[in-house]
Amino acid sequence: MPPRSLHDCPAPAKLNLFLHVNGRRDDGYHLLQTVFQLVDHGDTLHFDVRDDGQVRRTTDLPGVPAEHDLVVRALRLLQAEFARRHGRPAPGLDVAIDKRLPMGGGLGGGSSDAATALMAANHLWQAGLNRDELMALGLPLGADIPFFIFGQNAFAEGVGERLQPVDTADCWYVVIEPGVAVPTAAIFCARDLTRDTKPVRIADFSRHLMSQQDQLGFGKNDLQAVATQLFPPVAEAVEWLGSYGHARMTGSGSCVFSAFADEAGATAVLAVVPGKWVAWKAKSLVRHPMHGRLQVDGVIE
Ligand SMILES: C[C@](O)(CO)[C@H](O)COP(=O)(O)OP(=O)(O)OC[C@H]1O[C@@H](n2ccc(N)nc2=O)[C@H](O)[C@@H]1O
Ligand SMILES: Nc1ncnc2c1ncn2[C@@H]1O[C@H](COP(=O)(O)OP(=O)(O)OP(=O)(O)O)[C@@H](O)[C@H]1O
Repeated sequence: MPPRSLHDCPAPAKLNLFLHVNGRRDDGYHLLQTVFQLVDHGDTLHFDVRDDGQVRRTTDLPGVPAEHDLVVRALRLLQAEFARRHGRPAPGLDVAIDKRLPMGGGLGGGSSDAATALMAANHLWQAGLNRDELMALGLPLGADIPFFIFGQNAFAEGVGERLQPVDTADCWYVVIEPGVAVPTAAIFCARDLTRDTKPVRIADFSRHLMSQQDQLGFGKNDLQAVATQLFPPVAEAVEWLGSYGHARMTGSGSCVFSAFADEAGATAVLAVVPGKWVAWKAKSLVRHPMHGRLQVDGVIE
């Protein structure tokens, strides 16, 4: 018998170590190359099976009605797939979300919540999707969802759905939240966005990392110039953190981060971050913690 509850399930943040925009598809979506890095700071979700088939979010998330929540929408998609496969209605679920990640922060919070929910519900309901099927189910809801289900640091191409595992440095990060929510679509729509960065190869990133031991020395974030122009607090955070080493924006912003070889280096910089900003340190992860929890090995049970 599967369990009826899964509590304290992590939904970690991601950082984009670099993010290149290489072109635009006919449907307006942009072709990207990026390295996704998982870190040990994020939201926490709690799940309890319901027998009446309802999916309910039991915690409030200001500005996001339950019906719009990526978690609820992802679970509804999984319910439909369950019914198609098993010929009977899916069970329901109560979901509580302890939100720590800022919205519009470029940390993938909403996508990570949805990915954790899909992995948990697939297990609790015994829906029977494998990892690739779960990734495909999540993609239409958010470009980062497949990565979180993939569950290991990855070089991503396409709109973020073509993933290859990549080794990254074991290190610590300081992340600054500049206090603004950046709408992803507004950055991609900007007239000034450069969309023609020359494609790189995964080997170029790996070779750089081995020779320089420098997480942020490779590439750039093509969305950063537009985001800093539109949102001055992002520019200010890049400038401040940049005086301690490479500082870069993650995703479409607003958060800005820097890498440190050890915890002491991160702690020292964190201690002097101006009080007007929320800031934290986090350690690099090699795997998504839900994978260990569900004993996922290529296939999610
Ligand atoms: C930029 C990244 O943070 C990199 O990790 C993600 O690709 C963004 O993922 P996300 O926030 O889940 O964004 P989505 O909800 O998929 O897309 C929001 C909007 O951004 C634009 N968008 C997004 C991803 C992409 N590859 N090209 C785009 O042009 C589209 O206008 C889309 O309607
Ligand atoms: N569970 C959720 N948590 C956060 N945001 C959600 C959730 N469900 C829906 N959303 C919506 O998704 C938007 C993007 O939130 P998210 O936290 O994923 O931003 P982000 O970190 O900028 O993502 P990305 O790095 O993918 O650009 C929010 O502004 C909110 O309207």
